[in-house]
Amino acid sequence: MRFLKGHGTENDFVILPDPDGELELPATLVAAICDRRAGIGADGVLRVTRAKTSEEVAALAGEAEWFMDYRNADGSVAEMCGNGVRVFARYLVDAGLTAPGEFAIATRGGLRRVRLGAEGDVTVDMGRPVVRGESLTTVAGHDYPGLHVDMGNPHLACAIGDPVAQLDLTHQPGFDPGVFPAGVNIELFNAVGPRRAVMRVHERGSGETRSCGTGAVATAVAAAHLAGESTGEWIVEVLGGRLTVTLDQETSYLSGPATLVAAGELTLAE
Ligand SMILES: N[C@@H](CCC[C@H](N)C(=O)O)C(=O)O
Repeated sequence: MRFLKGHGTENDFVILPDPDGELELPATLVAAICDRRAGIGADGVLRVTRAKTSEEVAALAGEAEWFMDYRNADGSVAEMCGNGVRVFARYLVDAGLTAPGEFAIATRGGLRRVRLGAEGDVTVDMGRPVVRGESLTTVAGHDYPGLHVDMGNPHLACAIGDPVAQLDLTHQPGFDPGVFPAGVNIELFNAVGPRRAVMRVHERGSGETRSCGTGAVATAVAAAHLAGESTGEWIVEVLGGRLTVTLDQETSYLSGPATLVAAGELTLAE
């Protein structure tokens, strides 16, 4: 099986080209591929398949040729991945499957329009973030309140007073399963200046990662909420680099680097 490896601000993915939708991808195989010692190692898998081959998104096939079938490192399925869709777009263009410019990609969270050149940053229209209320997370015995933001996938974005650099995110932070029955991605951030935040994230299905695109947008929404704003450009610094989030009344945009770093043949047995 052919694979590529790529990342967006060090949120890293194994890319599996499967244009005709022939690949069986059980959770155990995804987890084995993502294993950082016994596998290739990644925060998730991006299966690249034509939208018309997948019942889940066939209805979007008129508008998008390609479907990003995203899986977390533990093999679970997620609706959306903001860094993943940027890396996916970079792959489509580099592989000559799509021309640079603007085009749509089908995801379980709906259509996402991306914009990119032959090189340079990739921008994605992430849709309108939906604020669903407030909730709490618990990290190392400390409770932090935050905003429940729906980006197609669930987020709890918490502004905290303690420096995020000192947090221990090696364990699953506590959350309210009544609010998040399917689990949640948890962002903790420090607002460090006008429209600037430093964020760490514990992702559902992958643990702590060095970046999360949907999480960066959720963080910008929560930081804007605190500042009494709802539009504008926010810089979100993550362990793996820097993302730019633009909020407007109708939608949100995420911009940043997306890089392919390797390609090869996968011989991993389940
Ligand atoms: N890293 C991603 C989000 C991936 C999915 C997430 N772990 C979930 O289960 O919802 C991003 O860049 O948005």
